[in-house]
Amino acid sequence: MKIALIIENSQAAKASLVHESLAAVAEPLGHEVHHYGMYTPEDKASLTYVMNGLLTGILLNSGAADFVVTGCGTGMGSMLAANSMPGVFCGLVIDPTDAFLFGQINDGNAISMPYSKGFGWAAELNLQDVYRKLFDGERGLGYPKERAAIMKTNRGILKSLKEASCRDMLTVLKTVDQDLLKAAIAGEKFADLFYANCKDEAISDYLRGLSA
Ligand SMILES: O=C(CO)[C@H](O)[C@H](O)COP(=O)(O)O
Repeated sequence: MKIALIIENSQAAKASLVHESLAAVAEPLGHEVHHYGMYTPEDKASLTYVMNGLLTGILLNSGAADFVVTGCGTGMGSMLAANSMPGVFCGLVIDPTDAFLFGQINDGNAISMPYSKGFGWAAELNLQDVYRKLFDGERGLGYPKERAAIMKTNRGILKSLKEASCRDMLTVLKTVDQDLLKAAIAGEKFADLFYANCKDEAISDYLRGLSA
């Protein structure tokens, strides 16, 4: 699975810690980690939590990523912004139990974590335990297991509800504030990572056109 990491500006100083923790768990399990930044607080391209959400929508709807790991100070802003995108089901995950239950019950495609609130001593151990609960083994098996079928049904109903309430990603890209969109894809490694992995020609053509 391709896992994209997106870090918000207020938390950019922790980017290496988060990236190393994610790679240490996910890569030995056979996943690829694509770090879309930010990388340091001094980066020229700065991502707000709103841009994190928009970028999450781009990566998941284009197939450039299968799963997004993001966050902000509280985790709330990035979660809300991500969930405003079509096809994105982002959980607010604070601890390994959240990660396990989100994986087994909701089986979404993104998580948002708080990297400021409650982020103290041994925070990297919490991150690693969260990633292990999410990326080791199969998701969507239900908890408790005897509720698995009804949980799967409700995930499908939620997906249909989102399809009815959201516009498609290309329309979102064409109608959103174009400066916000340009800023969301301005990361120094965006072009290398995205265009090599994007599976949607219309989205990739539109985004290439913006930087032309
Ligand atoms: O947690 C957040 C949003 O939910 C933000 O990270 C927090 O509000 C910090 O943002 P700012 O850049 O305004 O200092």
